Amino acid sequence: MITLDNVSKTFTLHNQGSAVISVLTGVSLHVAPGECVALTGASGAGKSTLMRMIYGNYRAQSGSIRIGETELVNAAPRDIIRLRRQTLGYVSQFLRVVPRVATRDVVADPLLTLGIPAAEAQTQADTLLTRLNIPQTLWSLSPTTFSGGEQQRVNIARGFAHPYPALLLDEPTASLDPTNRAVVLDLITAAKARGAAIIGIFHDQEAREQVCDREINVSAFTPQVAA
Ligand SMILES: Nc1ncnc2c1ncn2[C@@H]1O[C@H](COP(=O)(O)OP(=O)(O)OP(=O)(O)O)[C@@H](O)[C@H]1O
Repeated sequence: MITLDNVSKTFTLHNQGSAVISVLTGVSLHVAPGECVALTGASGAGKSTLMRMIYGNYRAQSGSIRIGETELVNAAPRDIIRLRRQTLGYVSQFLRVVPRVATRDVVADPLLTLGIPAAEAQTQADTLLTRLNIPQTLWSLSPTTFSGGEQQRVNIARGFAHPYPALLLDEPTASLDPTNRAVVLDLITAAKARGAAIIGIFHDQEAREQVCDREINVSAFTPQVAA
């Protein structure tokens, strides 16, 4: 479902004399439907950079990134938008939302964009918000003032509202108490059971061991180590 072949990434630092730094080289990996793979490696190894390339936020210098039928390297913006709507979900560590939009609508939004009827989208949003223990009194409020853990749970509800065939998870349990952490691990397990291919960064080692089938150490693709 997710296949990378010989992917490399450099950054050009325009504010520092156009210095070019090579961050990743020769990244090849495959994640099958129903599989959850953890990206590991030291701080600065390139885990977030790799996730951002797979989501299409950063463009790879070379190689191939395939998500289902879509080739992401050099894809047109509209193809990346379509991929994100239908196929590739992303739960980032921090919630970024348009101010003043109600929590319930933040969660239902990806479903509405897909053309799912409003009532059905709201029901699904309510189910996830309930499951993730967001008090009903907060549903009509914007999540911008919520606590870190509440924001993270809203983000998770949004990311799991649609059954994406592929999912990227950046520290999905980072700010959570044990009860909500267990809910998130159950959601990940259920997503795997329905066939989602998942790549995640989990500093929470127990969580990683519980839901991930294998680990890929990104340090193997950092140029200094690979050379
Ligand atoms: N936008 C950018 N411009 C320039 N350099 C960048 C950019 N993003 C990341 N880097 C560099 O790429 C390298 C990898 O960073 P990245 O954030 O991917 O590491 P990481 O493995 O996710 O680290 P951590 O575990 O600390 O979050 C670092 O040396 C970082 O400075």
